[in-house]
Amino acid sequence: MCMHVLERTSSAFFLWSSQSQIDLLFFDQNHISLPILEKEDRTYFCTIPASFKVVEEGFPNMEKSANLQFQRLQSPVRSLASRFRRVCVYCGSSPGRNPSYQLAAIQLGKQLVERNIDLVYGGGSIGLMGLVSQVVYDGGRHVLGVIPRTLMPRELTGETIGEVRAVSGMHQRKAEMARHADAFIALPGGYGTLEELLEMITWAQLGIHDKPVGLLNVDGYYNSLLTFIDKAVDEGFVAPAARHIIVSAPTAHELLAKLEVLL
Ligand SMILES: C/C(=C\CNc1ncnc2c1ncn2[C@@H]1O[C@H](COP(=O)(O)O)[C@@H](O)[C@H]1O)CO
Repeated sequence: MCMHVLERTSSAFFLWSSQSQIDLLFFDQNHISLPILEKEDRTYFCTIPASFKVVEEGFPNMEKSANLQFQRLQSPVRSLASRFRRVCVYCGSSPGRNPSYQLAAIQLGKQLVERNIDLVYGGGSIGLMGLVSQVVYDGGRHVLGVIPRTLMPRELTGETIGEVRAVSGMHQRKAEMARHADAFIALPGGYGTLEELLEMITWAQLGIHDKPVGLLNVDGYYNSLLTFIDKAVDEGFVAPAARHIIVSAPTAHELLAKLEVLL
């Protein structure tokens, strides 16, 4: 993944890679995306402001080509104080079709690292679960994967990085994940993610916990769920006060900022 900049236009960087290919990486007018992780034949990108300067570097050893030549990454990781010590992340065991879901998982991982927050999640390395846990682990934070014994075979969920806690079933897993977390965040996902999210909302409504519950509404993925909940309020099935249990935002940065200030 070694590269140096050939040319920059207003919205794109043209990169020369070690494989003698020209790559074009852009996100929008103000941001560039850079590759940070190669996994299962996919390259995952992280998006940073275009104002960060890219530095040129040679390729003395192609074997060790993983280090990225971006100044932003070479500087010490910025650290923000957080009131959360550990956050529980629920997310798809699949990566999803839209690359923005994968980017969001990576960005959430980076936000946790920047804020010195540890991670608890469902264990394994598949889908968005694998992405967020890898980024948090690589960032030097503690990662706790809680995984039912039946899902432990590596061919089912892949390898869990960090600390692995084996539990007897799905109910124990949810309870254990919740016990270790100071807040909950759901990324895009399927039935498993929805079930975990809704259970934490229900527990908050019943006063079983008073921990913040955040919804990372990437590219409006959860718009229809939020509309449905609004309908449930209108129809008298959800109390208006309970509507506010869910805190949603389109980016990890905005979501964590909102969750941090909740009382
Ligand atoms: C058994 C198979 C795949 C393994 N599936 C899961 N592995 C790890 N964690 C899972 C799995 N299924 C549900 N979870 C939990 O729910 C969330 C992901 O579910 P989703 O349906 O993909 O949204 C996640 O937060 C986990 O805690 C092969 O069939």
